[in-house]
Amino acid sequence: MHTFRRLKSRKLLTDAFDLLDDIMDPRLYRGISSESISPYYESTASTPSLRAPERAATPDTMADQEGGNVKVVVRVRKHVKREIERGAECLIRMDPHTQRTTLLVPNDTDPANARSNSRKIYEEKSFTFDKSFWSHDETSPHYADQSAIYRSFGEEFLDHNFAGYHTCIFAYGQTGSGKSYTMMGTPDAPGLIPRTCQELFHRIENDPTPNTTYNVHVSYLEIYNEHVRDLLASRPSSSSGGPPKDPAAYYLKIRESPADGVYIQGLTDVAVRSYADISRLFRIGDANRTTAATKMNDSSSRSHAVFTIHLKQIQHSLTTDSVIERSARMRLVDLAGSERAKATEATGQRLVEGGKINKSLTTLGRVIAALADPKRSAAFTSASGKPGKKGAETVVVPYRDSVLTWLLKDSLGGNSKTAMVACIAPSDYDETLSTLRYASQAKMIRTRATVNQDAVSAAQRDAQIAEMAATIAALQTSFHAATVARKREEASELEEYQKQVGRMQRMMEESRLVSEAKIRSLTAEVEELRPLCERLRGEGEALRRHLGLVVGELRNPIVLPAPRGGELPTPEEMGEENGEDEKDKENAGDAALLQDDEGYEDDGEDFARELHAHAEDFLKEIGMFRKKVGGDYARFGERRPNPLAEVTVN
Ligand SMILES: Nc1ncnc2c1ncn2[C@@H]1O[C@H](COP(=O)(O)OP(=O)(O)OP(=O)(O)O)[C@@H](O)[C@H]1O
Repeated sequence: MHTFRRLKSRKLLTDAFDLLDDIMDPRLYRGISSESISPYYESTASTPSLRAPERAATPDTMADQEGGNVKVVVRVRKHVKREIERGAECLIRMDPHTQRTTLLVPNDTDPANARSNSRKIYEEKSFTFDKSFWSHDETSPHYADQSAIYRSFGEEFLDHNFAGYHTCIFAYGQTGSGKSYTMMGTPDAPGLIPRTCQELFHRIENDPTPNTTYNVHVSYLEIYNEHVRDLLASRPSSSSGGPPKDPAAYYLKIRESPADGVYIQGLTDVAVRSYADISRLFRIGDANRTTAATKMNDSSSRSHAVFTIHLKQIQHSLTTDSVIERSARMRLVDLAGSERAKATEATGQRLVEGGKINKSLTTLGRVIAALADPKRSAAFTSASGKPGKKGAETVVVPYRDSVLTWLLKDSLGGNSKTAMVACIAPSDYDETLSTLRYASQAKMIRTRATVNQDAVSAAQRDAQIAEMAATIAALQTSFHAATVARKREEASELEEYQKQVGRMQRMMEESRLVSEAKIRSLTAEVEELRPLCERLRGEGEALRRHLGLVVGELRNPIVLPAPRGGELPTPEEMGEENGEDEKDKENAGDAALLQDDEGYEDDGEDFARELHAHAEDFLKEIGMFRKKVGGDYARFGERRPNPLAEVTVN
């Protein structure tokens, strides 16, 4: 009887608490700003670390949590300056009761949606989502501010993390539709990521159970032009202080292993102890993120940003001396916006970025389509509740076609509870229709979230610790052995090096000695040749002089008259003859002599030329010899004067 009363009163209490929860839920009050009811950091959830073990342990709740569709919410932002200036109309209607979002047919006044220039058919389209957030008009009673977004599903997802589930929230939408505003927000209106982190530490700090230890790690990366970049690592800069010439220097590799799934090799993973630690990392990461002004957005994200929080809870039970470890990973993704080059008027680098962004978003669309395929869904909801292998095989999911989908593989189709925030601009028919269709398809995806929990008894833990200690000892031993071996290796390398240096020195000394000997023998040879050279030079001079005389004599010969009757003529006779026929004879004799003289001259010049050629050859030989001796001097580095330098030959 006593037990029955106790159970009944516990049931009554639970009902009363549920009723109180409903009454206190600000979302049920229209016209009252949710912000005014509760500041964003005040959670309505009880400390999950207390209730999570109960949830995880209850079989029926487990069954409920294992399978689940991707949660899809849509948010429409208010008009921005550019839209107000062009007098854009709002094409979105949202029904807060049915969560229905309707896209209206634009009129022809807005040039961005002008129908007159297009043959497209514009129709009113309606979609129903898990939640439709009206953030267009602040004066509306249904206005959803940043706090309302967080409380609606951010808080619920944090509950899942404390329960040991991996989660992922990603914002999708065209450029300038409000993704970064929703995910990161501004200092005055923080978005989902800072609110989640603040609430995380709020819960940890207010956990009344002393036996739970929390371990929080965060990483922040961006996927830019299909490359992974660590946003928390200091980037190598060029010598001038600007961005490095080779940005590939800080691209990270994406890997996959059976134990860890998809992961980024070498990504900075920072342990954080408070919200202040995290907000410092936000500042570093946001400063490193690639953004640029485009025509559609003054600060457009040119990359997909992925902020990941790893939460580990280690609960130690004093009564059973056992340990429960629960690990959860929260992925908060701010995707780059889809964009049309015509609308953004992008050129150059912006155009390349836009192309890569669109390509990866198209792959994300194909992955979503494959995951949402009814054949695949049927396979996952087979009678056993387990994924049917046959069905899964028939649908190929192209995860590996882009870095984004490969990285989000687990979040999209695996062990994760996932939500998509579809952000829409209020006055862009085409882009909004495309986003709503995308979101509508994502609603059909089923993931297979499981609690990531390990229960370890004291004995098992002791065994694990002993095993780890043995591994560490073995590692230390092998490290020590490796160090000793390394040192030995280094010593033998040094010895070998010294040997080589000695060998080289010896060889240099030997070649120096050889050179000296060569120089000595060449000098002696030159000294020996010097008199010969002198003599030859003298002979050359004499020959030249002789030749000059011979040529001169031949040119101006001394002519003697021929003796008559064998006697020499008297001077008188010579004079008479000269006086009488002087002119004629002289002329005749001159002509004859000239004839002969010409013959002499030819012979003499030939002879002179021959002599000259000999002399030239001789000079050449001496010149070559001098060069050779000079070359040897240069080669052997001897600085003594070249003995042949002074031997000059004309
Ligand atoms: N709900 C909102 N309330 C008020 N202003 C908003 C809201 N959503 C977006 N904005 C404003 O709209 C502009 C564009 O938003 P945001 O930068 O978040 O777009 P985005 O989708 O991230 O764009 P991109 O893909 O180009 O990075 C910003 O000036 C932002 O402050």
